[in-house]
Amino acid sequence: MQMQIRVPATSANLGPGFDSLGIAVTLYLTITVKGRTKEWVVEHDMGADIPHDESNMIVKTALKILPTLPAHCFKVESDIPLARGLGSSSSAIVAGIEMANQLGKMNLTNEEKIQLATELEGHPDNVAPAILGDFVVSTFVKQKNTSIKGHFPELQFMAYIPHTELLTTESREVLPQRLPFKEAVSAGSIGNALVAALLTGRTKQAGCLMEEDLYHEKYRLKLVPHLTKIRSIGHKHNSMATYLSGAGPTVMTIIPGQEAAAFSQEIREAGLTGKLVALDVDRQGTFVTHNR
Ligand SMILES: Nc1ncnc2c1ncn2[C@@H]1O[C@H](COP(=O)(O)OP(=O)(O)O)[C@@H](O)[C@H]1O
Ligand SMILES: N[C@@H](CCOP(=O)(O)O)C(=O)O
Repeated sequence: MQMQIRVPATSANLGPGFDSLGIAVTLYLTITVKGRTKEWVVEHDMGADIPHDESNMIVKTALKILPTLPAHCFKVESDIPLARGLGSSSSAIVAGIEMANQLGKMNLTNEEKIQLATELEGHPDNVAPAILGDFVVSTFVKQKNTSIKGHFPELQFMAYIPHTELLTTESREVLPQRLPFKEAVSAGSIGNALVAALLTGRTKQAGCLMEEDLYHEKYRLKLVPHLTKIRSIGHKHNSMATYLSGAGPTVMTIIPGQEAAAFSQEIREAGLTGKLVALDVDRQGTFVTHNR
């Protein structure tokens, strides 16, 4: 019997929800567990930088959760690009936890999985929607996680995915150590109003608030200069909002489907050569199947 675990990509922050808000989107990492082996074997074609043995991030995560887990062979297939701000590391961590949970019959609850995944990833905004699906609002303070799932409005996304990688660690290094109290209060209030607007379907107000982040985007602009250009092209095409997906470099634009072609053409005309991918919100989160 083979087991498959499918984990969605995620887009974190949504502008002012730094380290707190995230959605699951329709790109996936799938692992197929083939059976017991002497040593861990990870089959994939994700490039030479991703290990095939027990030093692979998915195996390392599974062994942290369940150190007695015997070696297995499994295949990894993923259309989540690495180090682009679409939660590839979170999808690998979540897959590792779910593999340990299933093979070790641990019966972890979603709350336990999110707590463990957040401890490993350092922030909950990707791992929580990767596990639960849809839109998740989280906190992780003094090592304690709380994550609440809500319904994200039916909207279409256009992801601009640059050809170059940007590691989350690198993109966090440019952030300030402190924010003045008044600015922190303003930044938090924008995030709070955004959550209320999204959960009550006020998409126009939500869109404005998504572009008013005070926590991170302005500090990261030097690493992701295309954000400003894409945002202004979006405005010309009736976009609801454009924000930096996670730590970047991917930029997300929420735009009506009928505008997507003209928007994409103008991106090309502006000399931006990255990939443009239409995405929806994944409502399901991590999904396990057992095939005979
Ligand atoms: N499926 C995977 N298997 C092994 N390692 C992975 C996998 N996905 C991501 N990683 C590791 O995570 C790194 C990217 O993590 P990170 O900088 O947080 O970017 P992202 O925004 O994609 O999560 C990759 O360079 C790789 O080392
Ligand atoms: N809140 C984090 C989110 C990182 O997401 P990723 O998809 O880039 O890993 C941050 O902004 O640093």
